[in-house]
Amino acid sequence: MIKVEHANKTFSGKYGTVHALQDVSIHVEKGDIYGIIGFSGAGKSTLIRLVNGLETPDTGNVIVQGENLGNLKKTQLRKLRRKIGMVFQQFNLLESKTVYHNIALPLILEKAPKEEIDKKVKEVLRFVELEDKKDVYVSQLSGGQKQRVGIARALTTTPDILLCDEATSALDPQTTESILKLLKKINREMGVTILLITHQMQVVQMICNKVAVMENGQVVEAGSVLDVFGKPQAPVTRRFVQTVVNDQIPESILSLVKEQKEHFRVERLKFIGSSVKRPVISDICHVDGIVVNILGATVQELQENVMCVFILQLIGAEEKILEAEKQIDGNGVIRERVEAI
Ligand SMILES: Nc1ncnc2c1ncn2[C@@H]1O[C@H](COP(=O)(O)OP(=O)(O)OP(=O)(O)O)[C@@H](O)[C@H]1O
Repeated sequence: MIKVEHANKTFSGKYGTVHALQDVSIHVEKGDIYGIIGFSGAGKSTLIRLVNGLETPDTGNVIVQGENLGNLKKTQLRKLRRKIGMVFQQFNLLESKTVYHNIALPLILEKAPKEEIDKKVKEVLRFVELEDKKDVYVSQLSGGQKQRVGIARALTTTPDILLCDEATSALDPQTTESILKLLKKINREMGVTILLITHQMQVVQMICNKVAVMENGQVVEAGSVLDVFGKPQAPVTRRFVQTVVNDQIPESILSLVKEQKEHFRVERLKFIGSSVKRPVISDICHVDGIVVNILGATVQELQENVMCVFILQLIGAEEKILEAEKQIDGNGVIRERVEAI
């Protein structure tokens, strides 16, 4: 659906050259909700601007619905863009116009017949649950309602793809959740593929099935959300995952662990999907000569899956600990030794 292949983009200014994108590749498939996460300046906006043709890469390809944007004439690009809706952090609405007018605008600009406009606007208003606000001025709406209008406007041209640029960053947590649920509904019920950029891992956790992590203009890690949350590789990814999954040992417990005189090892176990059902802890307790101490545990919902993290202290002789590790590994659970204790 969307392929960015080895894209490079530099900006030159009076302060020198900025490599906004360096050999960036992503592949978004039909039906995905694909999140691009990174701190400020990582290159997220530049990447999303390549996808809607607002920027062109210095080298590399951007392919949307089978069309290489670099080969398209202006009219062809305009036609393709009609199938790409855009949602913005600051909504980009006309504050002094009504909700109806704002939503109708893309069709008014296309000179669509009045009846068609009316039918479509009412349909999308119903979908975003703002029918009662049709004649209200945008300036009188809350942030969440404004974003619903922004989303409704993006839906009037019946897009195949929705690009969301920090769509929830200006909203409080409760409103963020309702907007994310709306995006998921658009994905499921309308079959719209969503590519979003964010700096909030909660957004990725709640609605994305895939994620790419960006740092300094590069994609440092990409994959399914379950894999990236389960086995984050890059330090920046671990930092993002830790903002939503607390898998660290609390300080107060750490000091007690350090006082332990017997031989022990601390292990972090992650149960995702079907591995949640395995009786792993009971299995380790059956290893003769091993005492199991639970130092911490958290449960997170990841889409339709659950991810449980347990931090265990295994106390016993080294060969018994190795035996317990074998038991754990045979159960398809992700296991990491917690070093430096
Ligand atoms: N038009 C431009 N001219 C010059 N430099 C630019 C331009 N657009 C982006 N940059 C630079 O490219 C780098 C990546 O910027 P980009 O906006 O893509 O990052 P971002 O991850 O979206 O950050 P933010 O979350 O702050 O928007 C930054 O160093 C930025 O200053």
